[in-house]
Amino acid sequence: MENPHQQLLSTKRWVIKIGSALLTKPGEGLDVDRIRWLSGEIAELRSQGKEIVLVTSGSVAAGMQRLGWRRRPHALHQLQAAASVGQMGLIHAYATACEQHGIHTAQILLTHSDLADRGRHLNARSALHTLLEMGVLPVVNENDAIATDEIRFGDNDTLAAMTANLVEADVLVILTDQDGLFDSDPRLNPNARMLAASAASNPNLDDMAGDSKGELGRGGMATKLAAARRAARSGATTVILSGKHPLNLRHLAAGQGVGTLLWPDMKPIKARQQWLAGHLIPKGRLMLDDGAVAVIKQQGRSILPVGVRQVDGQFTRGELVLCTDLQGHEVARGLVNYSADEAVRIMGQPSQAIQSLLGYVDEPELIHRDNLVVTG
Ligand SMILES: Nc1ncnc2c1ncn2[C@@H]1O[C@H](COP(=O)(O)OP(=O)(O)O)[C@@H](O)[C@H]1O
Ligand SMILES: N[C@@H](CCC(=O)OP(=O)(O)O)C(=O)O
Repeated sequence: MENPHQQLLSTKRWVIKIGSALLTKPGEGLDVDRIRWLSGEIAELRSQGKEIVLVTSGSVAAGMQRLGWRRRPHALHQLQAAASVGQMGLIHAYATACEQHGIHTAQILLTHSDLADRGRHLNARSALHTLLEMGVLPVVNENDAIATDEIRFGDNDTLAAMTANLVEADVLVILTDQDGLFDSDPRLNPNARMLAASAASNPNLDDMAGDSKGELGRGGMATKLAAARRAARSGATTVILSGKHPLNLRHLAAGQGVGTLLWPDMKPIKARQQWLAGHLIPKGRLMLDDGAVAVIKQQGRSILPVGVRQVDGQFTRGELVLCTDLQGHEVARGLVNYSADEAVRIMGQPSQAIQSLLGYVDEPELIHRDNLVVTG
């Protein structure tokens, strides 16, 4: 691609994520000055006609400061308490800063289970769309006070990507404390070189992102890369950008080559399929033979019992399962028509045999193609 940053000139809807590493100073809580000028930059983008949804971290850090705690707690109940105290300060800082520019803000707190439930997922989506239509700036964070370990997004990169899917954003901007994605962690390697642009699915990026992270952030670059790939499913371009340089956002909007741009190079998947791929916690696993893997990947077919070699986990009809190939690599996810016990009894058998094996037939497919999404 000639100059991939130029494609941002014609984009309209941006989700901007502001990370903990940027908003918090070790031991000092929230960096309110930075919130003030970032809000000014958001106002500038809006005046250029962009629609913005903000995803912001910082509630735990702000709560620690208000409670006089010096170290980030590890216990979940203490994190929940700090987050709920701090969310007040966080939202207040944005509301005050945005009011200066005549912008109304709205707080949206989400948990993984909100997005996993199809009804609540659609409600969150329509609330966000309504706020955008009204010209209000939605300010999203995880609902840390009620999220348990099992259902946490954990890092706000994932939450931001899901928000980009939810509102069908054109662009996801991940603002952090580094200029972009480097070939190794620039904190550890002063000679690290920054990547200007790449296709999001480029497998070489995984080695670059590694697994090291900053002091205050949760995810490091690995979760930012995964977020870019998740955002790409709904066709969004992601830019990992430093939020330390005051003019970076407007330079980006002007098509200048700042940050690392990761463009979507996969076919966008339908909204319901995105929800299937991203928002449910799998309850079990079906191991498929090579023939079944080939027809679901190449022809978009349903999964029949005859192509299943092994069933793991406990699930009931309608729940989500992972489907793997014989080597154990994930190839798809979908909602099953039969429980785990039933699936064990019918696996490897032709669909005509279901009646004699179970005494009834719900459907001839174990997973119908409408409830299946190919992920690998
Ligand atoms: N390849 C890399 N390129 C850039 N930064 C990296 C890389 N690998 C690890 N990092 C680390 O990731 C940190 C940013 O992630 P994180 O601390 O989670 O920030 P945030 O709170 O903004 O999400 C950087 O400060 C840097 O130390
Ligand atoms: N919801 C948490 C943020 C989690 C977090 O730190 O995320 P990130 O900025 O991606 O490292 C908070 O507001 O403190």
